Amino acid sequence: MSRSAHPAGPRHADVLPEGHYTAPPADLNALDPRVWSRTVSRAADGVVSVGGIDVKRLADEFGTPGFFLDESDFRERCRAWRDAFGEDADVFYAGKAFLSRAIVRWLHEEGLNLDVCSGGELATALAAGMPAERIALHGNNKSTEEITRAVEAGVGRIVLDSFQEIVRVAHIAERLGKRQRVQIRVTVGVEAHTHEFIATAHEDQKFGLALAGGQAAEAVRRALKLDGLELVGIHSHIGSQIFDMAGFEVSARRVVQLLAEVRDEHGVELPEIDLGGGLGIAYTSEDDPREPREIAAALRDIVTRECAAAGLAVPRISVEPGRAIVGPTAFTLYEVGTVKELPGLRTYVSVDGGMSDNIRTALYDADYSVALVSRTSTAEPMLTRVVGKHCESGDIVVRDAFLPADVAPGDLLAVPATGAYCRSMASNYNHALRPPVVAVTDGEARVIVRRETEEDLLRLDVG
Ligand SMILES: Cc1ncc(COP(=O)(O)O)c(C=O)c1O
Ligand SMILES: N[C@@H](CCCC[NH3+])C(=O)O
Repeated sequence: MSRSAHPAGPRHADVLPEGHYTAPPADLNALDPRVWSRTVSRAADGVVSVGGIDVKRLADEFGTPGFFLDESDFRERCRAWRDAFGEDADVFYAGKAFLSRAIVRWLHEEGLNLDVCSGGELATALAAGMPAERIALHGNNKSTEEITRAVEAGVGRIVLDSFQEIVRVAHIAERLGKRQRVQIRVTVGVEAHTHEFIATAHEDQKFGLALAGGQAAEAVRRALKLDGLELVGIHSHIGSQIFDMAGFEVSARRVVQLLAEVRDEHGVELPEIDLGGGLGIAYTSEDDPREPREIAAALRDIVTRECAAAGLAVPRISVEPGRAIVGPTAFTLYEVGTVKELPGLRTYVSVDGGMSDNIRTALYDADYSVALVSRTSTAEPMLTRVVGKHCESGDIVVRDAFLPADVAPGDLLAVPATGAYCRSMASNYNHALRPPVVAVTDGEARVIVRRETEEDLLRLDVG
């Protein structure tokens, strides 16, 4: 998550407050292709469009706030990941980033597998026709019911996360007369360079079984003894929104070391390793993410090298990108309601959504960009804070953003790179109605998740 404070900027320049901003961009009307999906562009009349449809029309037809998802961009990213990893590896899209039946169908069509982490995600995957053998079930506390449904459906793998779960899954599989393919999730002891709340490979946290101290080796020992389990591999996920490949390399090395120990102790070569997701995307022009082919090459190299050193056959590699596929494909469209200038401080621009459709700024101090998309402006750049309409001063969408100084009620603003962990983490705080997700492609727009209604809220409230 990038930030730096260079007190520069034409407006309030003498008194710019501390913040995450860099100098204002040279051209506020330009759209940096790193943070916008591929089909987003600004037409000669100044209005931005996606998939050939302009945002004014999208706002009129579908309302604001709304998530607008560039379907062809999504599909291209799926293909880029699939092609980068090739036939002898598997890409599991991480459904937690954003899942709907349309997404599942696209994944299926583009040859990706799917990682789910709850009964709800599993139900969505199965309802949309994802073959069960292409689904992996995750979670640090899967319920008996979730495990039973997954085993009954015939999911391709369950990723075991605790000693209790090893026994639980084995019993359920045996009771159902099945042998369930499983991996064991390990923590490799890497300090991933990301926000503390989304780092998952250091030892002091709830996921996985630690390599250090032998818990992971003990889990392998126990899993190999149980008839209901077919232990096929080791899983490691080091965290999320990571740019530095070094953490993945250490993780791959340590997982291969465990495979070698398993071979030495049990005479078994486990055929799979999963290196998780976590690849970062550009939220602002400061971020510089890796391409899937670079990531694939780096992971393949390290695994091949380590296996050669250990005398192991190279296992089948899988990865679980969520954010890197869906994150850049969508933007959130908001309408400006009020603009409040606090002299000598900053200007607050309030939009018609907020922390109920994007909790990431409040939760992780995440940085986003924002652009005026319903028109161009030649006004000077003004440092703003784009905020929502919730009863909370931490209800911030974009902490520090330069917008044209003439930004006004009725303008449409778009926040790019909100495809991951925004709609999926959305809430009804203040009885907000969660926004729709609209897929746009080739001049057509289609609601794939509809906007919630007050009737939806009242239906849940049974009096
Ligand atoms: C086990 C596992 N796999 C994959 C992911 C997807 O991560 P990301 O969306 O950062 O690629 C996560 C979330 O961090 C995860 O916990
Ligand atoms: N939800 C987080 C990442 C956690 C991903 C799941 N392990 C985010 O928005 O960045």
